[in-house]
Amino acid sequence: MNLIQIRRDLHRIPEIGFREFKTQQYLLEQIRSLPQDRMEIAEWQTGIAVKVSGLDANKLIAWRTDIDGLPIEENTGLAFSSEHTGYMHACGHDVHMANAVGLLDRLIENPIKQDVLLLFQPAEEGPGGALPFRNWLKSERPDLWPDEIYAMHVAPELPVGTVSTKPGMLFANTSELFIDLHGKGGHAAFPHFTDDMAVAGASLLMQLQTIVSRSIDPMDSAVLTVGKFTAGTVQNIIAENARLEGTIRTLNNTSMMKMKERIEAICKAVETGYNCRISIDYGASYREVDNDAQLAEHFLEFASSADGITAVRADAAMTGEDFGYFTEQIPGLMFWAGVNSEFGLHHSKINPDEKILDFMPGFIHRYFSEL
Ligand SMILES: CC(=O)N[C@@H](CCC[C@H](N)C(=O)O)C(=O)O
Repeated sequence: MNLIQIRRDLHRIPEIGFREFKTQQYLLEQIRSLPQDRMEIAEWQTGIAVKVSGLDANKLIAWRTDIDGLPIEENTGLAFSSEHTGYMHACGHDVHMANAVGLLDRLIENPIKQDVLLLFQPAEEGPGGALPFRNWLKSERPDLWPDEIYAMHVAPELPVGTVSTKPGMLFANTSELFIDLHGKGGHAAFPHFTDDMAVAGASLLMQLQTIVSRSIDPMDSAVLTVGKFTAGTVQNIIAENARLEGTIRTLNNTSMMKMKERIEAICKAVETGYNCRISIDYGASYREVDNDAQLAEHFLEFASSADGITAVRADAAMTGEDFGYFTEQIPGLMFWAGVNSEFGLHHSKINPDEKILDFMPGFIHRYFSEL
């Protein structure tokens, strides 16, 4: 199989959460092009579950890949750039998918002892596909409930050939954040007849930035990012509406609750101070990715002795991953895999090194062969 071609084909057609229709069709074509005798395919929404029977299985091992792209305009100048204006695989899920197809190909060609379940999961970037996919497996397909689950995430800042993970929490607790402000707008020349939601929103944005520095224990960690701020309609009308869209990241639930408490208190104060109405919606929240300690140690030991692989003990990161909903109920492990890109995750110029596809499926196949 030409995994680089598969990655490039997928890179051209990024689709956001639960709208991965072309992606699902493309993946199904690739999956169905392989010998089917040891394979069972199930579709779930825009996702796919593929079970490959092992030779003498006493457990079911799952490999999960995410399949969605992001709403960002690509700026790499690559010949195989996104054909979907305003959307891009800027988080490496194209690489993740090609890698998973490569793993499937190897499992079919060189069967291993255990049964393997490949999960092609929609909507990792939002609103979250892991939780409903997990719930579907549990209620509708308990025969596909795995004993262990694994996943990787590309790491632009690490060299190709490096894998990195840790026991316990790898990725943070997250909650999306959407705040709408509504107040009196009007003519640009008569601000004294208005309440100006552009000013109220800007003030709110700045005040939210005091939460981490003033309300969270400095020995703890948290992030509040507002990635999108919109207000008004045109340059000479004072805004009637404003909207802040962001995300909150913490290392524990107590800090998450504290952050939300402070957000609500600040919003109340802005309502009074700027004579407006504010509504808060926390959107989707993801559980932290909690790596099983034994699986993590075993993986790091295996990787340290694998040819061409450098194994590094990771620090926890404030990235979010709905893979945490799998590790909540199934012993699991996620690891970073180096792809050496000058531009990072969620950047319009990210360009993962495709060399990872030459060895990663084989590396995971060898690892799974030992389980
Ligand atoms: C790996 C990665 O980049 N994941 C995303 C997950 C986003 C979850 C949700 N939409 C949120 O923003 O809270 C990330 O931004 O870390």
